[in-house]
Amino acid sequence: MNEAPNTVGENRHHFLEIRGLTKHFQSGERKLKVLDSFDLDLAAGEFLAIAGPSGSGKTTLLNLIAGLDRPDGGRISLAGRDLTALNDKEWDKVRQSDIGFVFQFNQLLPEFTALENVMLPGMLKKHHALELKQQAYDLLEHMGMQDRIGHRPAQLSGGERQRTAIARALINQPKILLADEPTGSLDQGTGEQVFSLLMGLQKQFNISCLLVTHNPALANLCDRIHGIEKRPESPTRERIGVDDV
Ligand SMILES: Nc1ncnc2c1ncn2[C@@H]1O[C@H](COP(=O)(O)OP(=O)(O)OP(=O)(O)O)[C@@H](O)[C@H]1O
Repeated sequence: MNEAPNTVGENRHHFLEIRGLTKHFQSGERKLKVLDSFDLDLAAGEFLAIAGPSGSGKTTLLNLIAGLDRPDGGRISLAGRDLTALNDKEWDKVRQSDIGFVFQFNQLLPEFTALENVMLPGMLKKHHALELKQQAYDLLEHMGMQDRIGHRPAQLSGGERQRTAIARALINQPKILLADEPTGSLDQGTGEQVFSLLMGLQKQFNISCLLVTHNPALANLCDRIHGIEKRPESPTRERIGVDDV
């Protein structure tokens, strides 16, 4: 991987700029406003922790930034480009080349080896096969996984799976890494090891990173913490009483 790839557009803009982001979910008659006029700035190469209570919308936020879900209002721009204006096809391209995602439960494909799992996003982006294999190997080696490249996920420990998932998220040299509780399923020691590998790579490649975590100790190691509040639920007809409406 080349170092410091993120030098586009961040001089005038924040690297990631979110303005007035709004998202609600409808469930029967209930309307749950999860994000309401939410703003966030992230500088190039910055490691930002997103902290907030369960249900405050942290995963929803990452999904909106990754284009896995669409907002009801507001704007998300990455390196000066308005992502909310993209169509599905354009979103697929941005997701493939600019965004890496690490989930709490790694979501590795069980029938593929660690090496193949890491190579997969690069194959979708049509990298040269031999170069891709070497890059995947280098990343896994960096994560201390060189003796495990031929193992399938079921043959790996939880920490090894997460390290593989991080290598997979980085294979396309993304501009931004979105990590949703990447150590949440690991014991404390393994979680700290995985986190420090993640932070080392993030600094080395100067990737901007948004980390969702419930762990205050890990959040404190990030450059900055951005709190997200839980919105009060709007009353339902049942709770108010239908006669009162
Ligand atoms: N597809 C959906 N349909 C309806 N409600 C949803 C949907 N996705 C999320 N929600 C609701 O939106 C709220 C925010 O969910 P989200 O997963 O973003 O929270 P979170 O802050 O990541 O929580 P946690 O820390 O527990 O993972 C929750 O109350 C959740 O039930």
